[in-house]
Order: sequence, then C-alpha cells, then structure tokens
Amino acid sequence: MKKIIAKDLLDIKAVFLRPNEPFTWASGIKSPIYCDNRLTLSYPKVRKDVEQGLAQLVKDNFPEAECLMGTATAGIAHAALAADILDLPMGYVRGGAKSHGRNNRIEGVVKEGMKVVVVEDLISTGGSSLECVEALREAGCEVLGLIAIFTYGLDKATVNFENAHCPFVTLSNYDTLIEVAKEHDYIKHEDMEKLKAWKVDPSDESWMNK
Ligand SMILES: O=P(O)(O)OC[C@H]1O[C@H](OP(=O)(O)OP(=O)(O)O)[C@H](O)[C@@H]1O
Ligand SMILES: O=C(O)c1cc(=O)[nH]c(=O)[nH]1
Repeated sequence: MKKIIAKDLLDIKAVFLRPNEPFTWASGIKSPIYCDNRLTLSYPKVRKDVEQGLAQLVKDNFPEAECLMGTATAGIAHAALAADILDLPMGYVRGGAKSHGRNNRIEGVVKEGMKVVVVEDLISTGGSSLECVEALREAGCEVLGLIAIFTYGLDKATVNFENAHCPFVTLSNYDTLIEVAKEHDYIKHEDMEKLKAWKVDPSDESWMNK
C-alpha cells in the first residue's frame, strides 16, 4: 500500500520539487519538496485508493472508532469520503473558532466520551494535527489516534505525537516516496542530492547552499 500511494502521488504530479526556490511550510520550515495531496481529489482512481486505504487504516488500527474528524482544510474531504465507506459519522475541526454564528471550532455532532479518529492529509511537524487533537479532547472526545495520507517521518513529528500520547498511522511516507521515485526515474540526480542534505535536518537551512 505504501508504494502504491507513493506511485499514485508521483503519477498525478502531486509532488513538487523546487530546490532553488524553496517552499515555506505551515511550520515555517523552508523545503525543497512540497506534496500537494489535495490534488488526489481530482483523480477518481487515486482518490479511491486513498479513501479505501484510509478506511482500512481505521478498521485495522482503530476498530472502535465512532466518528471521523477531518482537519481543516485539507483533511475534511478525506474524512468525509472515508467515513462514507465505513458508514460512520464525521465532522471537522477548524483552525480556530468562528467569530460569528455559533462560534464553533468543531463542526458536526460532538458527544462526551465519543471515540474519535482524526483524519489529516499530511504530517510534517504534526503541529496542525495535534492542535485539532487537543481541541477534540477539550470538547470531551476520546481521541483514539490520527490517520493521514503521508508523513515526512521527521523526528520532530514523532516526538510531538509521543508527547501528546496520540498514535498515528499513514498510508505512505517520505522514504517510500524517494524509493519509488528512484525506481521510476522521477527525480533528477542533482535534486536527489539536495533532498538528502535537507532531510538530515530540515530546520537547518544550510542544504540550500549545497
Ligand atoms: O504537520 P505540520 O507541520 O502542521 O504541517 C502539515 C499541515 O500543513 C498543511 O496544511 P495547511 O496549513 O497548508 O492548510 P490547509 O489544510 O488548509 O491546506 C497540511 O494540510 C497539514 O495540515
Ligand atoms: O508542512 C506543510 O505545510 C506542507 C508540506 C507539504 O509537503 N505539503 C503540504 O500540503 N503542506
């Protein structure tokens, strides 16, 4: 499954490499790579692989789940589609509470003690995911864990999830993506060298001068 999803992302050109004009991530990290999983929504075959994969992750890892909660914005559609396969309720968590209407941060029905799985599209540092986990816990939910399409496998994310006592599982990851990209000649040799230097410590910007 990890290789199928990695190949899907490469085939639909959801993986962007821009070593000479780095992307700025949500965390502020400058990166030569950006994975736009939102594009999976535009490709029905890939979308099916992703949603069936996410539903299977819930069945295998969190079989007691009573509700899926997407992270705004990129996790929402995946939570809805996977919840439909599993015939479970769903909702989503905003980045912050609304300042009008019902002032909600969490949308959908939330009940005290409800067993929830959070659905995210991608994990870099895990900061955005864990803010949603925290909001759901504050609202009285029992967060069983989090699922996502992709993780970069950064140490920072591992530590953040451990500290938050929140297990997480993903459909694919950076190491698999690089392996599949090599097998299918998706990445030029010089870009691979920059990626290697960057991955040693993504928060150290010296890779840009290599
Ligand atoms: O693990 P992190 O370091 O928090 O980074 C990953 C987050 O960044 C992206 O969201 P973005 O802020 O781009 O917003 P979006 O979901 O609205 O596209 C992505 O969808 C994750 O939620
Ligand atoms: O960390 C991020 O903001 C981020 C990285 C990435 O590869 N893709 C994405 O959508 N967000």
